[in-house]
Amino acid sequence: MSKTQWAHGFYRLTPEQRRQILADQYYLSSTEQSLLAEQASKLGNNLVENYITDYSLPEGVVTGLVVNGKSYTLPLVVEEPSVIAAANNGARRIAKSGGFYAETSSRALVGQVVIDQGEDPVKKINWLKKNETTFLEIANAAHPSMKKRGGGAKKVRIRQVGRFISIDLLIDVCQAMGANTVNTMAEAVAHYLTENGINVVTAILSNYATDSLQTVTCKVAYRDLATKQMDGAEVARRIVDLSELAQVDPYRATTHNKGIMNGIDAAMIASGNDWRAIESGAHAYASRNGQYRGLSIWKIIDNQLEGSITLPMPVGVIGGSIGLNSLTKLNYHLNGIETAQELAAVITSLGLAQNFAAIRALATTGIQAGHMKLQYRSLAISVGAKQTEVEQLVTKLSQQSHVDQEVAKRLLATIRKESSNE
Ligand SMILES: CC(C)(COP(=O)([O-])OP(=O)([O-])OC[C@H]1O[C@@H](n2cnc3c(N)ncnc32)[C@H](O)[C@@H]1OP(=O)([O-])[O-])[C@@H](O)C(=O)NCCC(=O)NCCSC(=O)C[C@@](C)(O)CC(=O)[O-]
Ligand SMILES: NC(=O)C1=CN([C@@H]2O[C@H](COP(=O)(O)OP(=O)(O)OC[C@H]3O[C@@H](n4cnc5c(N)ncnc54)[C@H](O)[C@@H]3O)[C@@H](O)[C@H]2O)C=CC1
Repeated sequence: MSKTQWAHGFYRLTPEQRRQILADQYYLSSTEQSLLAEQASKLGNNLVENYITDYSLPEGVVTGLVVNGKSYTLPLVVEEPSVIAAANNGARRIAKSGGFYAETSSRALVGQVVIDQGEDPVKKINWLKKNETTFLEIANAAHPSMKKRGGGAKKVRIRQVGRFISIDLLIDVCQAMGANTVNTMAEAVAHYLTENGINVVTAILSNYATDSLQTVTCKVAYRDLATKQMDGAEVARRIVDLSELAQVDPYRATTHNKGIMNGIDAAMIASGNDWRAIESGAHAYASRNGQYRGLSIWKIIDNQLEGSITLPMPVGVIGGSIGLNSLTKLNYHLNGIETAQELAAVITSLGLAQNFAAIRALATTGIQAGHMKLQYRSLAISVGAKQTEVEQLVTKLSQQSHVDQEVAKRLLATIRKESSNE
């Protein structure tokens, strides 16, 4: 069989058959074959296409994340060492000053139906405006259950963009992530427009969720900022410098925002939400004034550090894989979150906690001091340390002034030599 022949119709096979073909084509060892089979789940094959196995990621928790006076234990799924430690660090310090305050936000998704403006855009816009109620009726008829539970398509916004006109359907998707609901509604309106002779370019949800903005603020007392070497006021000043830098330099802003998304993505995965949707919305929002900027702002007000963040947070507690994955369900038991609004408030707060921990580290010891210590386990495993050797190697690495792969290999060899001499 040629390299491409076996791939034809691959999706029609069972996961067992797919694994067998891959094993044959790529000469997988028996250990590799067992790994693929052992990690496989029934659910996976129902969620994605060409399924062969489940790829697992570590899950940890942030404890004592205080939002609007309530303390949360929030599961996080992430592969990077130090992210969960930093989240806990940030949450713990900010909790001492009262925690996060999350505003109650309105929530609507945007379903875009984009048409060609044609030769007479003014006439077309007038016609669209006259038909707004019809569009809402068509959208709601396409997914009636949403209106029944108090949501549904609520408003139409018409925008001229280049040679196109976007008919934005503002849709309240209640407790869901809502992408499929919105797409169903948008396509129904598109169908109606096509039947009326209008050239529809596309009908799809927009991930630029500016109608689902979540704002969170917090205060941190100087005493909770101080390190052994630096007093709290100095740490606060340095954090403000970093915040201002992220407003003027896109190179720094991108990393600043990566620090925020470290926590947000991890919480999104653990809560079964679509992290690509939140990622794309967050970065688009960071560029809203024509320049990419940091999503959070830190200021000194009345001898305290004050932080704030606003970003699109159209998360849901229903829909997608949320109800299907039993670990996701368990995570909702742990976080105790029942509504999409609460989830948006808590995840945004986590983003600010994560950002705070990272920039406090940058303002004081630098990132490597805390971050690298927590990378030592991964480093030990990457140079071949066995489970019984990891702890010993981590201890030795912590005593070094400089650590890299070569150092780790050398120390591992020393450990092995010492144990063979015993
Ligand atoms: C790493 C720490 C937390 C050490 O921080 P530390 O000051 O050595 O920690 P500590 O011993 O003083 O402990 C303070 C609290 O941190 C938490 N904590 C402390 N250690 C752990 C741990 N092992 N596991 C879980 N939680 C931990 C824990 O809550 C603890 O409180 P306690 O429980 O003792 O009352 C700190 O240096 C830190 O927050 N650094 C930031 C690390 C970070 O942001 N990593 C992400 C990767 S870097 C990146 O991706 C983006 C970035 C950073 O470049 C973004 C940017 O530039 O803005
Ligand atoms: N651009 C994007 O972001 C896109 C994302 N997606 C994917 O779409 C999925 C999410 O779509 P959804 O429409 O949320 O999922 P979904 O298709 O499962 O819809 C949610 C369902 O839950 C029902 N429901 C029951 N109780 C509800 C309540 N209290 N509030 C709201 N709905 C309730 C709704 O009627 C609806 O049928 C995710 O898997 C996402 O990755 C799909 C296309 C594009």
